[in-house]
Amino acid sequence: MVDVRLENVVKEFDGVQAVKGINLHIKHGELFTLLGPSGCGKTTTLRMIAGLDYPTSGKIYFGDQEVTYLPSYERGAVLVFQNYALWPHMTVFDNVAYGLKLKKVPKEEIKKKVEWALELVKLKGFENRYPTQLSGGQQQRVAIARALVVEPKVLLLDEPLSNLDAKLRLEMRSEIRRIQRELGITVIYVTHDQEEAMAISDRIAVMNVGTVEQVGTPRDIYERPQSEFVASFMGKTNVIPAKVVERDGNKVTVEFESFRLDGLYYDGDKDDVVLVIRPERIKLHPVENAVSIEGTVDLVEYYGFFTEVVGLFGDTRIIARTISDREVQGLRPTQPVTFYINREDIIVLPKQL
Ligand SMILES: Nc1ncnc2c1ncn2[C@@H]1O[C@H](COP(=O)(O)OP(=O)(O)OP(=O)(O)O)[C@@H](O)[C@H]1O
Repeated sequence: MVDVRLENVVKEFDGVQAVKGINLHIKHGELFTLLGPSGCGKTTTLRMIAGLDYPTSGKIYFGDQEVTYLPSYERGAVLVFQNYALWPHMTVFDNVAYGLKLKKVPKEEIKKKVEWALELVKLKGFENRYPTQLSGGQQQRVAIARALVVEPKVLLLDEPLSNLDAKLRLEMRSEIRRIQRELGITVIYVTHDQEEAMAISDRIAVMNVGTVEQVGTPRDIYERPQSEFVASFMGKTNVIPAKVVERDGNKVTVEFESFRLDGLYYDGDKDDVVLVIRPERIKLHPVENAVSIEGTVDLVEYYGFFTEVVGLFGDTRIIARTISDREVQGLRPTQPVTFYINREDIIVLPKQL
């Protein structure tokens, strides 16, 4: 169990930077997720941590040891691939035992360790099956057992749930969390699914075109996004272009459409901004000291345990979400509606180009 540190890590492919000098500090025993859209450099970063690929420049440390150019097997990191990469001609037992056999571990000890790993992933009794005789979820468990049996310092998981159906994905997500907690092992997890990242992680690094935009707990990243990209990547949210028209220190007045909202916090210097407002923070009933905007109802959508009201404010659509049936009763498209928002629930960020 070790800390993992990346210092100014750059990776170029044919002169193009896929990873543009990133710094990360992953603490020991933490489940840390690299989250971002396709092509942002998550897998490349993970492969460099695994020792399957080396940086063009920068350094990687496991604890105090620099491992930047150490081969995979010498640094104690194991990567579980998206497609599991099990050997089809080997039984579950032999698949899991493989790494230990390579290390020439005595037979009796191999047996004990394989049993331990299979028990951990709840696959006791499956020793003699072949991968084709297993479900996708079971194959995933074998892949994880095979990684854990060599007792890695760091376990790396690259989109481990992407080949599973929705129900199994939820189940395996909790399983991975349980195993990580039980062993207290450092896990670095890659996904492009923000909900999965939120549910499973201690901390998340949100990546965008080869850079890290923000690192924080799921709550930090969701509630306090530091850039327009992070705000819009973390689930359904309102991102409203606006202009700063007055400043008084960190308090600003902004304008969008024909609305003026005053007393908002903003510490940037660009006047072109976006207002980030989570739908569940917008109220449909008067709130003291909140700003209010008047528009018309565009849509009312019932989702079961909540309802969304899409309001039209000039040409700007804004989504509000409520769990109160009473508040939306009788609301119909084209009717007037007022949205109330506490000033601290409006995050003002510089507009990204
Ligand atoms: N071996 C390679 N040769 C050339 N370019 C590469 C290579 N591997 C990755 N790239 C490029 O580097 C960039 C980052 O790729 P990477 O696979 O790390 O992204 P990712 O965030 O993991 O995306 P995905 O979720 O689609 O796997 C992409 O533009 C990709 O095309």
